[in-house]
Amino acid sequence: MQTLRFDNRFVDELPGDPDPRNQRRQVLGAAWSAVQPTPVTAPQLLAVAPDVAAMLGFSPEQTASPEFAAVFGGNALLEGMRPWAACYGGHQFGQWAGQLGDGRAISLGELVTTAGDRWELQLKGAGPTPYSRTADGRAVLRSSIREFLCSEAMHHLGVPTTRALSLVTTGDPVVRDVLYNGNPAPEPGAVVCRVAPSFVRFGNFEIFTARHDLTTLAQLVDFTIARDFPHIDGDVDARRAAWFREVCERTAHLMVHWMRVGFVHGVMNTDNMSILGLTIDYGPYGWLDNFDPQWTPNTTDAQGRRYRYAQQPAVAQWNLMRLADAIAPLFRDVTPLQAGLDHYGDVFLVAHEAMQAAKFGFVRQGPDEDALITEAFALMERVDIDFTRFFRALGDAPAALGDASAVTVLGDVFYDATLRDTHADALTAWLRRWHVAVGRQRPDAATRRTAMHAVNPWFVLRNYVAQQAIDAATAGDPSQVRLLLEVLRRPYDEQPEHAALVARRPEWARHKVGCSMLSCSS
Ligand SMILES: Nc1ncnc2c1ncn2[C@@H]1O[C@H](COP(=O)(O)OP(=O)(O)OP(=O)(O)O)[C@@H](O)[C@H]1O
Ligand SMILES: [Mg+2]
Repeated sequence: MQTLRFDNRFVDELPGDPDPRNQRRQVLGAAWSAVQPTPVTAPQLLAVAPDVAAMLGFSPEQTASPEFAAVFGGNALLEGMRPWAACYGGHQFGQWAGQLGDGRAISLGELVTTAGDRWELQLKGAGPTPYSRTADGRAVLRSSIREFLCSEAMHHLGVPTTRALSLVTTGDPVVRDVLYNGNPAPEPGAVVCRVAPSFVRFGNFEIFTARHDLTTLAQLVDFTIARDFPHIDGDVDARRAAWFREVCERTAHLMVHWMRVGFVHGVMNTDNMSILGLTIDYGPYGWLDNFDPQWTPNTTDAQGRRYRYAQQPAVAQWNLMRLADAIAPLFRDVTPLQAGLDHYGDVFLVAHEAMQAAKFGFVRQGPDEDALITEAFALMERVDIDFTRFFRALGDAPAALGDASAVTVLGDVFYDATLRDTHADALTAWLRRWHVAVGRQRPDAATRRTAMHAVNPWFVLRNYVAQQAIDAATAGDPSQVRLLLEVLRRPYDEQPEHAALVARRPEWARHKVGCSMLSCSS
């Protein structure tokens, strides 16, 4: 693996923690602390994402080698790696939480590929750091499988995200109280290697402002612009303004993607908001099964439902306001910050409308199409209809409906037979109106089907499907994890041989832990 080149700009260009001890503490005046991963007993590669490996320059022989498992389990370093943990804070569930930081994530280095792209490699679960607070620095296998698979699933869905290179089991038990009910138990431990151009979060900026450390704040802002937004130019004020505007814009597009694929992040704290507009931190996330805009997968959020599906775009805006607050001291005049926030709203509204129209097969959207879309979502909610399967079924609707009913055309999308039967006529009436409207815009049914299937995924990583793969892997059989990794690479293609993986959530999974609700215990 000698051919890999590392160029660690984050630690080379930003102030680091002068204290070399790996002890939990407040770290002041520094963007990072040097820290080594803590070795594990028996690192074993459970899965690798072949396209990420290839993108980074690892050959299949290299990823299969014991050295690869050792490096990405935290037991060895490659030449040029210089591990660190980043300092950040954050607003959690609306409250300022002070210093958080990489408590179990350790970045190994910034790899520069032969193509000239820069990718930071970061282990999650690699042992304690100065930011670990009261926790152990580790991650359990179940949450690591979820992070590994979903990172790649999102990428292949076309959703901006951090990616995942590898999943290594450690051979060491990790104790967790899954239900937070006083029953801690040992579970297998694992380490995921995440990959992104940057792991900087809104909270990396907030922490310096909270500490009135405007010098380091300005350094981090200007570093981020120079390294990660190199196309932005102008004088320093113009650059900072354009940068904030772009962060707002990227975040708006991210929210539209989440809404499109039915993804619910579950913990949209400002420390989980990427400055690049990537999905970051796959914790208690979930995917809509039955369309319920009020749904949140996170048990910790069950009361307030702050992070429910429908609320995500508003929460992102609230988080952008916290970022604006954090960088405001660097602006003589805050007009550009307000303009950036307004831009978020404008971009979101336009892109969201276009996204919804595309999901329904419309090319243009007028009042008729608007009404049809609104009515469809209301019906889906009222009738307990599966979000993902509904849109695929609609895409598959025949060129001529004849006298087919909606129940026949939509097929296996219903969670409740009584609701289905009660609303059958309303659904059929809606379907006929939609069919006429869409036929006016796209007379060729085959073209419409292709266009709709390109935005409405066939496969999403439903919680209960991931949970079955987790149960098998925990029992020693990683084959389902590897199968999912294959299937999720073509989420818009129908893969009939894997139809079992796209079935709507079975009844047994409705209230099972890991299948419909998840705790933050990871
Ligand atoms: N087991 C742990 N040991 C040490 N620190 C932890 C642990 N779990 C969470 N933390 C820290 O608690 C904070 C909030 O946790 P959160 O669940 O958002 O993050 P995470 O899942 O660990 O990581 P990330 O955001 O990097 O994906 C983070 O600063 C994180 O580093
Ligand atoms: Mg986090």
